[in-house]
Amino acid sequence: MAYLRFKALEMLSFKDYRKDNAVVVPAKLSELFCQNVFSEETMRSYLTQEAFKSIQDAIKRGTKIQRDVADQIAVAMKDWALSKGATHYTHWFQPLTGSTAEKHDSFFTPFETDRAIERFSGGMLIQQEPDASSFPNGGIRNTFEARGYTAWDPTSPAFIVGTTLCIPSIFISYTGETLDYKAPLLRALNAVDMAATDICKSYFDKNVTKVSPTLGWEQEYFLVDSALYQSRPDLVITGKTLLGHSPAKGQQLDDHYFGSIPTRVMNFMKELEIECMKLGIPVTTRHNEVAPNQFELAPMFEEVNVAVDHNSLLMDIMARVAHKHHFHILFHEKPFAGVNGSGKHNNWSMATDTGENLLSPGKNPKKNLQFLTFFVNTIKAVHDYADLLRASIASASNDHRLGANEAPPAIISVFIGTQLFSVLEELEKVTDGKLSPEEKTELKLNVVGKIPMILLDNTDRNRTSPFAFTGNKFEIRAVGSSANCAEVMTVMNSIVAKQLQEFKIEVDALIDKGLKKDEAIFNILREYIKVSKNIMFEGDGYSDDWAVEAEKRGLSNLKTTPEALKREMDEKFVALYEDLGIYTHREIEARNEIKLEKYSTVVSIEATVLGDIARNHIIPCALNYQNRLIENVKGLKEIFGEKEFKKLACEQMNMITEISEHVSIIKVEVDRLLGAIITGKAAGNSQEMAEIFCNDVKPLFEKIRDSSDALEMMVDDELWPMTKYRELLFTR
Ligand SMILES: NC(=O)CC[C@H](N)C(=O)O
Repeated sequence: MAYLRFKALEMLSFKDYRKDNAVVVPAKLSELFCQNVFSEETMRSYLTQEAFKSIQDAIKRGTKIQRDVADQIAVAMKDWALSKGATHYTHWFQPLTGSTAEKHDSFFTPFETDRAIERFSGGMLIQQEPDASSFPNGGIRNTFEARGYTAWDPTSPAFIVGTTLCIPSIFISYTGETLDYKAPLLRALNAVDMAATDICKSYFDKNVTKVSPTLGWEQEYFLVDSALYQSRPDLVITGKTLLGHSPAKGQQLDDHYFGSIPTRVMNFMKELEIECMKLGIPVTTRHNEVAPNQFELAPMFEEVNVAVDHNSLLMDIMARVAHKHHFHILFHEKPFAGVNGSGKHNNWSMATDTGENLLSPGKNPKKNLQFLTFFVNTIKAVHDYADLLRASIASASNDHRLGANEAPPAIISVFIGTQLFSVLEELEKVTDGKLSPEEKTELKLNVVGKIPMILLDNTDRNRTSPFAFTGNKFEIRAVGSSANCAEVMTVMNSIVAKQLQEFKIEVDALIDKGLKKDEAIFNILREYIKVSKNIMFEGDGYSDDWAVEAEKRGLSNLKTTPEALKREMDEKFVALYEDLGIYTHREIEARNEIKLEKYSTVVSIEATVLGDIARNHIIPCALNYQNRLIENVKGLKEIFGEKEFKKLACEQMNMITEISEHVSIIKVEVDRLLGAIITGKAAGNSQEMAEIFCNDVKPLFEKIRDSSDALEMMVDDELWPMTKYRELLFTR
């Protein structure tokens, strides 16, 4: 094993990947944009006017595409794909495994005995029936009724990867239950569109006919040299290091953050950006992140559904391009202890089809009131459904990240900056019922009217907040780097949709009672601010004081995934989903079950790998070194005799004892660990199982690691089998 470590290090110094993999970027990246996408422009040239209109209506208004038109679209798509060298097509979907799925079918169709053509019809475009019995389904399907089907989602454009035409799709069981991330997301987006459009139209701008939530994600990741990666079984199997002493230098000097990008990484980034451009992923930002060998990439914001697809596609492409540059990409939220983890901050807002951002204040009082309406309703939604939001970002890997190193804690709070907070405090004082003309003027000029100025000067940032307002959008910072954005976006858009529906009903009721529209809105917003105030927090989310204060305020602190997932089945949350038609009761249960099972499985795999490494690599290596020390002590005794050797060999003998102690701790704790895994697996249900893995299995990791890391500091470097943190983190 130590051999593998040194071989990997040697390979590194011999190869000059920096030069070998140099990437030439075309003068204008923009010319590559959407080259491999069945984009609006491509559709215009390939489709008849009728088909073009039909697909545009489906994208913009959700109308159905008739079967004969679908046939025309399929032929056009195929012709375009063939012109780009494609030979196969696939429905590209996002099952609950967390990665994307594809099953390629050839356009090639034989007929008669010796002839063949390329064929693709409307039926094949609209629906595919992969034998998908092995995807997670939470008990929805039995193997004997395992059929599931994928259905084309025309709101996300088709694209070509390699020689395959990929058709973004949703994935549903034969009995109609959703089995993927996208189908519920589309429902949530539709719900928020209806609710927000209704409010815009009725109170602010009758020209609005559609509201589209928008998402701009920021993808953080680590790059590790492929050879070094292969030398660490924990990285290969679990995506994270389970052992490893901190290097003398980590991120203390903050010298990596925004520093000049290493050449080899730059080559990777350039090639990645070229691929992104061709696939229509509008990436614009790249930089070194805080931890050594950690980086980030971010695109322009897009409509949520497309942004979600683009993120999933990107993660796939990143892994492939990294491979070409002899890197392995790590999306795990906490691959290395002691330095920053990786998040995928989701910047969320809502945009109207008249071109306005609803979370951006405008030039006149009406626009500012519109901003306040959506702003306060969002805060109220987060307040009422904080636990659901927490559950949506819960995973075994994100548990390692939350609560330290610039990642938010598990307590959900909202950060809006001190100045906006004081505006809300002013609004809390608005008179109950009708407002006097003076109060209206005061509100217009000095309270609401002040908002644009405040935001111009809004420099507040809080890296410890899970949900932060950043001037014209909310940044959901709690999302982990390996997550599919769809899950948190489904929750976010569902809770806001529900909140906006309630708001409309309450405002209309006051209008019916004789209040003017603005008065009614101010009255309801005042009440919302009062009830949601306890979730607003401007201070340090890491401080112990905040945990105490949050408890006093009645906020949840669901520290672990099993705790968070337990809350997900709360009646209130189930009702929300059922009312909005996002999930049925059975679907919610199934998804909860899948997540709990995944949690236990991940921890169980980590535990087993840790046990293996400890027994097969660490203990033998420690004993090997201990034997050397014993030989040394014996030699000293032989040369110097009984009396003198004790003084000379004193430290070696202490080390021999210390090694034995650590070896013994490792052995005992690994045995306990293996026992705890067996107990966990025998649990009666998924919730119980996840709790055992969380409370009884996971705590043992630390003890084993502590002893192993201590041994790493004692044992001769030449014998140590595991590639060290300093090698993994500082090799570029
Ligand atoms: N500077 C940053 O924004 C760091 C964020 C941090 N990596 C996270 O886990 O979210």
